[in-house]
Amino acid sequence: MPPNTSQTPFSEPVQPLKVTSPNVKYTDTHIIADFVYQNTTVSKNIDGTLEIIPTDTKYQFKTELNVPKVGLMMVGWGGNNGSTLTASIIANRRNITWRTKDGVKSPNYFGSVVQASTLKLGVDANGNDYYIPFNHILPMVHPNDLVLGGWDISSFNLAQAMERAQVLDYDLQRQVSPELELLKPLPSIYYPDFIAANQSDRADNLIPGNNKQEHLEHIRKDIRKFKDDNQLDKVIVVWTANTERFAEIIPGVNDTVDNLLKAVENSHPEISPSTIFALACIHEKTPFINGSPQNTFVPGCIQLAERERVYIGGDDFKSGQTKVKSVLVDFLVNAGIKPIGITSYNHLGNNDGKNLSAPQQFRSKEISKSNVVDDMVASNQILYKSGEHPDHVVVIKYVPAVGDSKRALDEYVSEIFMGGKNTISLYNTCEDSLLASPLILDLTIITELMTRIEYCAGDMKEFAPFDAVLSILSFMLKAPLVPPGTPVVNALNKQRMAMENLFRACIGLAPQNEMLLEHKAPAIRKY
Ligand SMILES: NC(=O)c1ccc[n+]([C@@H]2O[C@H](COP(=O)([O-])OP(=O)(O)OC[C@H]3O[C@@H](n4cnc5c(N)ncnc54)[C@H](O)[C@@H]3O)[C@@H](O)[C@H]2O)c1
Ligand SMILES: O=P([O-])([O-])O[C@@H]1[C@@H](O)[C@H](O)[C@@H](O)[C@H](O)[C@@H]1O
Repeated sequence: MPPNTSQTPFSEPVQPLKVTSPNVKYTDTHIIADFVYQNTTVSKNIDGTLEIIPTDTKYQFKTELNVPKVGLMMVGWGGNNGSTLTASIIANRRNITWRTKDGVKSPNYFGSVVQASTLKLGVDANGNDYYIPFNHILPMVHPNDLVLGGWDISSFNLAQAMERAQVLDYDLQRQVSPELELLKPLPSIYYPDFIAANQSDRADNLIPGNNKQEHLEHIRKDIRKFKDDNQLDKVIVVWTANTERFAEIIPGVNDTVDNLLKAVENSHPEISPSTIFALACIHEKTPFINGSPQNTFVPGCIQLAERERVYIGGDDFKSGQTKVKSVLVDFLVNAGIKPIGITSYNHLGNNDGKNLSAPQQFRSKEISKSNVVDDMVASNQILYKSGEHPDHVVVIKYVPAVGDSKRALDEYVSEIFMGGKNTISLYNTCEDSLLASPLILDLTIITELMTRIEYCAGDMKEFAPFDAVLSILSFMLKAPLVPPGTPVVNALNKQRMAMENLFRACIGLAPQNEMLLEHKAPAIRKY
C-alpha cells in the first residue's frame, strides 16, 4: 500500500464548542473542565429499610484539542467488513456517486453514531431542544482522514476482497476498484485450530513458522512500520477477522501476565492469533479493539493492558438482532412487561456465516448473543425471581444462497396484564456488513478520542488516563468488556447516555436528564 504521507486532511476541521462557564477553561491545546459527579449510594439496613445518601465527587477532565493523524489497521482487512469499510471511506472521500435500479446513490456514513447521529446540547430561547452532530461535542478524527491498513490470511487485494464480499453495488465497486487494487493486506498468523476448518482454502498469506514469540514480534514490527511509513501520530487496531473458538483459561498459562508472556515464548497451543495481536498492540502502546465474540482478552492480557495503560475494548460488534434486543427487552422490562421467551434465529451466506457453521465458532457467537439481556432482567425483581431468566435461544444457519444479506427472525413472548400473553415477531434483512462496518469507525474514532482525555478526581494529585478496559465503547459491542469486577451494562439507551454524558462532562455540562422542568414547573410563573 503506498504510504499516505500527506499531512493535508480530506475533511474540514470542526471548531471546538465554546461553553461559557467558570467551570471550563480553554487553552491553545486543551479543554479543562470541572465537573461534579452526582450519584446516590443505597444500602439496606438490618430492619430492611434503605440508607439513601446522595454523593458529590469533584472531577477535572482535560481533553487535548489537536486531532492527530490516525491509522486504522484491521485484522481481517480482506473480509466483508474490512473491504466494505475501505471502499466506503474512499467513496465518501472522493464523493463518488453510483447508479442502481433505484436511481443514483451518494456515499454516506449512516449507521455510525459519530458521523450520522446527533445529541441534545440544550434548549433554545423558546425552550426547544437544540441538537448538534455527535462529532461536534469534542474534536474527533474524521473517517475520511483515516489511513487504512491491516492484515489478512487471504492474499486478495482489497478490490478482489470487495468483489468476493458481494456487498456493494457493482457501479460503485467499478469506480473504487483501481484504488483498492493498490491495497494489499499484510501476511498474518494462522492457527487452524482456532477458526473453522472451512477457512483453510483462503489461508495463503501467512507469516511463516510456528514460533508464537516470533509472530508477536512480527506484528509489532508491522505496526511500527505502518506508523512510520505513513507518518502517523497514532494507530488503532481493530479485529474484524473471523470468530475464533474460546481459549481455555488455564492456570499457569494465560491467567497472569508473566504466565501468558511465558506461554507465548513457549508457543503454547492455547494462545490464539487474536491474543497474539492484542499483546503486540499493548507492547506497541496501540489500542486494540475486538469486534468478534471470542475471549481474546484472557486474564493475563487484561492485566498487561492495565499495567501498560493501553486501551483495549470488545467484544463483538453489536449490529443487528442483538442491538434490537438490547432496546426491546429494556422497553418491555421497564414497562413492567415480562419477556419469558426470546428466540433469535438467522441465516446468512457470507464467509462469517460459513465460519460460524462450525460448532466451536458458533458457540463463541452464541455466548455473546445470549448474555445481552442479563442486566435488564436483573433490574426488575418484581417480574423475575432471583436467578429467573427468560428462555433465550440463538440459532444461526449458513445458507450460501443469501450471501451477506442476513435474514433475522426474532420472537419475543411476554406475560402481560392478568395472565395475558404478548408475542412480538420481527423480520430483519440487510447486508450484515453494512451494519457492522460503520461500527468499526465509531470504535476507532471514540477510542482515539479517549486517548486524548485524562481525568483527576478525589485525592489524585495528577491527571491520568481512564481504566485500560474501555467500557465506554459498550454501545457498539454485544458483550461489553468491563474492568474486572465492575457491572456489565447492555441496555442500549444507558450505553448511549453514558457516552454522551461523559463527553458533556468534558466540556463542563451537566448530564442530560430529560426532566424538562422548565415546561412542567416553570421557575417563572406565567399565571
Ligand atoms: N454484521 C456483521 O458483519 C458482524 C456483526 C458482529 C460481529 N461480526 C464479526 O466480525 C468479524 C468479521 O466479519 P466479516 O463479515 O467481515 O467476516 P469475513 O469472514 O468476511 O472476514 C473475516 C476475515 O478475516 C480473515 N482472517 C481470519 N483469520 C485471520 C487472522 N488470524 N489474521 C488475519 N485475518 C484473518 C479472513 O480471511 C477474512 O478475510 C467476524 O468475527 C464476525 O463474527 C460481524
Ligand atoms: O449483531 P447481530 O445481528 O446480533 O449478530 C450477527 C449474527 O446474527 C450473525 O449470524 C453473525 O454472522 C454476525 O457476525 C452478527 O454477530
